[in-house]
Amino acid sequence: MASSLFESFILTDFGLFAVALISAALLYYATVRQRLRANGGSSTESTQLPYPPGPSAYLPIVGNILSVPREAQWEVFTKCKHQYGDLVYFHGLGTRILVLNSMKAINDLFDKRAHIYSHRPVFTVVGELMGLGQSMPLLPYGKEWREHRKLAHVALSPTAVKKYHGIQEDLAASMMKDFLEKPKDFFEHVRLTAGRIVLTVTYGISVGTADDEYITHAEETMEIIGKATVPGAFLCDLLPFLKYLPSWIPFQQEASRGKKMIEHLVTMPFEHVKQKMVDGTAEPSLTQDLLSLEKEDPANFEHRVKWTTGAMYGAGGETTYATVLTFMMAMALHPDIQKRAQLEIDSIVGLENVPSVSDTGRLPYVNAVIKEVMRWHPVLPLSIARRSAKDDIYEGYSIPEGTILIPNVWAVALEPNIKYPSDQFIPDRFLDPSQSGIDPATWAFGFGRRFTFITHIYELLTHAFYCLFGRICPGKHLGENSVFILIAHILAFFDILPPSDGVLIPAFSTRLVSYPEKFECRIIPRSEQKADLIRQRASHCKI
Ligand code: HEM
Repeated sequence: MASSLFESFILTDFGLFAVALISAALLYYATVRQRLRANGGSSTESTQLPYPPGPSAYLPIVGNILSVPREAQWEVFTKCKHQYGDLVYFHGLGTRILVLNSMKAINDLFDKRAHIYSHRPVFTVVGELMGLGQSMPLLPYGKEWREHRKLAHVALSPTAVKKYHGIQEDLAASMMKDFLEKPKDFFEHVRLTAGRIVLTVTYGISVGTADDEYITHAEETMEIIGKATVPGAFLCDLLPFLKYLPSWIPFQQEASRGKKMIEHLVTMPFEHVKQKMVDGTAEPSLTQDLLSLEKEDPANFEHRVKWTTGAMYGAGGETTYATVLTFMMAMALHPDIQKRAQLEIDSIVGLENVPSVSDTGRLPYVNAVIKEVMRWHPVLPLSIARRSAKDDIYEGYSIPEGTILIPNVWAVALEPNIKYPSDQFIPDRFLDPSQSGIDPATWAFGFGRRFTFITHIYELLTHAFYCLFGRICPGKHLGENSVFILIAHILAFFDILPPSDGVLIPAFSTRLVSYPEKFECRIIPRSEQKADLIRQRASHCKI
């Protein structure tokens, strides 16, 4: 089982932990006294109700918070579902965490009560000390966040993303050529291509290899962010006053390194575009489009553009390549399913043709395979956590203000199913109308479409509205198109086979974005004609 907060604190930070514990005790009693005073000595309606169930709390101040695992949390939370149900509550050291283990609970809170549940948790280390709190994914729900969403919408609305189809198709063709020439390096090719799509769209920057500084720096930074945005990753997130500890303490050094990395990630490509604009040589890009707008407060606006584009750059690459690599692993394990998807492409797109983004609606089985990939191993198994803005009551339980809510989409994806066992890879489940409840389109890109009845009507009329008011992934359309075109190309041109000398055992990373650990597979062109078609198509790439 994954190491728990308890193990890691006791083993690595005992001194710090003891100081923290005493401080937490003082903090706890101060908070309780304050709350009782605020309520005139009695409790309010919501505080009279019980908190949702969860593992037993053996220690008075620490509660059960230390039983929250640090890695692969989704597996432990899903086991808790069997014991405690759809709501599982952890508390202690001033922190409250509520895990939502069903689609109903997630929709009831994140969609129907979006005005309460659209904030992000306060991450003292990654948000405040590393500076990521200025970026859209961590900004609190409010005016500044809405301004960032508006800017992102310029590039990412369903209409806007159509202009990137050509870039995505060129980069997919170029990835096919890389597969042909160096099939063993497929991991790097997929990483590079996902990064190239986002870099080109956001900054008009064209990179050639996976070793390029833009790609490697983004990946190293995302690794730090991925570790640090797991609730409870740092003791300092539970006890924010620890942020005042001296700079030689290990977590402070980690935070300082993270801050430099994040600043560099958002500044390096942004400054590149600005310089190119001065020289008159900038390639078309979102950054250039936004910087060309006239604004009353240029310095503030520039800062906002820098962090919005930086958020796209950071969030857009990893999720896309995680999905494509998961697909490749699934295909190596399921040759019959692969064959059926290939035959659909051959018969509808044609053996002599190269798939395009506009083929999406014509390939139902390929789409079912993609949905099954997203369900079989969700790349964001716990989506991205939220925070409650005020005290609330749900299903007879009290949810106090400031509770961190974790939507366990892993539990939703693996909901037991008699007709199509959920631990098996069966795309047909998505061609069966009776199974529509588990469609990843409803959870893989996040939540928050429905705000109130009125906004729901608006939302049907205008996509922009829900993009601005819901926290759902703004890159959904770009991401879906990238995933589709890369997967359709792989199916059209290659057979993915298990390694000839061993068994392929699926293993995935256990951080925020979860993707296959390095694995081996054989990537073989489906025919000599197909290989020629790739070379020919790749020679026409404009990027
Ligand atoms: C397969 C691809 C992708 C998946 C599965 C995915 C999934 C998600 C999820 C689950 C969230 C959290 C939403 C919530 O809190 O309800 C999110 C947020 C976000 N995504 Fe994506 N995403 C993908 C691609 C992209 C792309 C291509 C971009 C940008 C170019 C992007 C940019 C963002 C940003 C900026 C946020 C934060 C939004 C906010 O907090 O307001 N994503 N994504």
